[in-house]
Amino acid sequence: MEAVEPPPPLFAFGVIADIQYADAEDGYDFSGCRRRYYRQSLQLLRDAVEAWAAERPPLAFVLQLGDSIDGLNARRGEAEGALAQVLAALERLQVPVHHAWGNHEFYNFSRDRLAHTGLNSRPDGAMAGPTAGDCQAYHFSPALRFRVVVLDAYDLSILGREPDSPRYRESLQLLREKNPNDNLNSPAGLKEPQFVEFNGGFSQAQLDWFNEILKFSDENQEKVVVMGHLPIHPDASDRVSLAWNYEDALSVIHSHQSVVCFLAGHQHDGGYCLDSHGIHHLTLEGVIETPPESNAFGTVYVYEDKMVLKGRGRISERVMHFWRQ
Ligand SMILES: Nc1ccn([C@@H]2O[C@H](COP(=O)(O)OP(=O)(O)OC[C@H](O)CO)[C@@H](O)[C@H]2O)c(=O)n1
Repeated sequence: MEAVEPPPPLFAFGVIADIQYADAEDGYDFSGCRRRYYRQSLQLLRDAVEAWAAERPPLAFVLQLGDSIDGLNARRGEAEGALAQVLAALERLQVPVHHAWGNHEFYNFSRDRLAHTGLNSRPDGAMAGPTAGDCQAYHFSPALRFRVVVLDAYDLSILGREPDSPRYRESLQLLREKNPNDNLNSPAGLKEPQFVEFNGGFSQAQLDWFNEILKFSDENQEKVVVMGHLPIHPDASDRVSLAWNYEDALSVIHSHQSVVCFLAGHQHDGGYCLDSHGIHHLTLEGVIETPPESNAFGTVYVYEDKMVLKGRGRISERVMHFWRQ
């Protein structure tokens, strides 16, 4: 008997997080426990691109979940060069790459500068994000009845905002209310330990815009994948890595039917949960803390009723059924 081929996916896309490339010797995270392979991360990205290029059907796009280059580059005057290397590696694929902006983007560049680099993947015109403020959120539809929303998790933050701007002042006030430590990067003793300087959150304008997009998606029976640098569910992350007002983003998502999955980076050990509303929260393991003999990237195959993650290296295989609608 002839073997029956499984049906092909509707489309497939690549996922990768926290490359944090720098042309520097290995180091360690803040706790001194986890090794960071700064130089090798570029080779792991190149290996990911090579594997993605061989995929059949070809990938429709890639989601890069933020922290593409490490903050070390800023101190060494190497930010532009490091970014050029990362972007050149991704360009070999010749498919759109959608970038979230993370804390390490803001250690290296101002928002103004980022908007003029290849990390600005926001399309011009009608599909773009909130008009108020300077917010890197947008959405696009890769296939009929599917949508991807890119959220800006540093919209409220003191990173990337000019110190004389109202948004900076508002963010600093909130951060100081929640974090009385002298070192605002320290979560020591906090009831809400996500309120640290290296995180951020979502403005009300962005949440209102997000709500409108999801209303449209509900009305059009779309399935929505949301991505941002910071995780928004405590069961898919440690508590320090969450977005400041992650609960606000969760309540927007939970008031609609359309979201099936939230993809994030930032927490380099990765994480996953299926929440009480049937939404998959997937936090990807970071390339930067991945030994050279392994890797940390994935391909997501999208079907009518599920997404199947083919993880490589530290990222596990996972079948994510659509429980909603
Ligand atoms: N207790 C702490 C922890 C960190 N810092 C300082 O905060 C900055 C951010 O830390 P870093 O490890 O560079 O951030 P990553 O985005 O690479 O990793 C995020 C984690 O995975 C999320 O949990 C840095 O300047 C540290 O020095 C601190 O002062 N006190």
